[in-house]
Amino acid sequence: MSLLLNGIGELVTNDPVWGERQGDPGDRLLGIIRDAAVVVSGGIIEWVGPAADAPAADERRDLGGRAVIPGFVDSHTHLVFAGDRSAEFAARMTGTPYDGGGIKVSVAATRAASDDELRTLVAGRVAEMRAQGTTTVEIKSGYGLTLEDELRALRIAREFTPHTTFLGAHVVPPEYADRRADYVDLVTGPMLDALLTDGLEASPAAYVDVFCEPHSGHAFTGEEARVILEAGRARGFALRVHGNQLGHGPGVQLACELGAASVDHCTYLSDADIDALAAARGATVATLLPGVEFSTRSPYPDARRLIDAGVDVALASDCNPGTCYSSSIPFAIALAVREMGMTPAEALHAATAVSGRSLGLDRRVVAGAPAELAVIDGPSHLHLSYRAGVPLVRALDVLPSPMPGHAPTRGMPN
Ligand SMILES: N=CN[C@@H](CCC(=O)O)C(=O)O
Ligand SMILES: [Zn+2]
Repeated sequence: MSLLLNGIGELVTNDPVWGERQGDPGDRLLGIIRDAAVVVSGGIIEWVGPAADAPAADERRDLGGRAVIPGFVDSHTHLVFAGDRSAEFAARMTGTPYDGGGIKVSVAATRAASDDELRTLVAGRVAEMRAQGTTTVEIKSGYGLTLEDELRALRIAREFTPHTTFLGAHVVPPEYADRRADYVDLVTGPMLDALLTDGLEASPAAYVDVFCEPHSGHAFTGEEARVILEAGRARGFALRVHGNQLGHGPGVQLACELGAASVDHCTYLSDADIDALAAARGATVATLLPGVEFSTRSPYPDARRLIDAGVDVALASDCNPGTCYSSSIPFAIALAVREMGMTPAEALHAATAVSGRSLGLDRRVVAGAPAELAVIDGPSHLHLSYRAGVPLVRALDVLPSPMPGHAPTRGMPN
């Protein structure tokens, strides 16, 4: 059964083939087709182009001039957690700085939750994301911090997405506070081994991540982070890094040196960090998480400077109970445009094409690609930041099976 999506006022394809025909730089970057149509069959895009050239299909759906975009790729989230830290947020708004110490509160609540409680919490968060246009999500562990609790978090995350990340090195848990080296040994030995019980292909984790932050007594130093990342890489895992969130530090350069798929936060960057990121273009993406700066009252990173230096810049939500309990990519886009010097086109590209690339995904709207699309209740992608805070965008249900927004216990398709 094929479906013709017609009446698309503006289609963002992220495809340079369409982009070459455009005069406007934003339209060129996004590969925009105006008055477009898409044919979808069995959850796969069959045809993309101007509506006037569209082939016949079994069914038609008229989108009434609305804009269609690739579904957002949220490449940095911590959705597997229980408990509430809203009081910590309130304290930050009146001046208490964030240092990662509150993570232990979420660890205690998460350890105490049952599998079903965690599963229900993740399902609700995934549904919330889909209702805001996110169709692909990465999910990290990191609120278990025992071998069993980390594995449990990853297995639950896997019910929703294949893009799972082991963050056993989130912070040193309280029971290891005065023997940090033992915890690093646990992460690099038994925990990584347990991820490989049935081999790399069957591992519940696709990536190994570390919170490298010498400014927090809770997270990991550059030396510790190197040991953890090298151990992950030696076992065949791709890497991601939390780096340079609370101050200047070694995280960004370590990530670039080790070929991590992404280094995330990048709030405090030196000239040398920017040089390293620019040299790592095509390998290491800098993922900016402006919801974190918003929720921690931190300075926003200068995305304009990064893009002008040639760095691959992605945007993600970092949905988590501590630094940003927002699952909204439109919110991240609006902040990036208003506060970080990105154009609306760059911000949308960063939250789709570049965040997708950091997960090994091709986020172009082309024939043969999965029909991972979102629709904006407005005529152009500009409305994402122009109408900030208005719930205008949602995932487009053109896939064959029910999606999490409609059946909260199901996972995202990729
Ligand atoms: N910075 C480290 N981890 C999370 C926050 C975790 C928390 O505070 O619960 C982040 O990405 O911001
Ligand atoms: Zn994070």
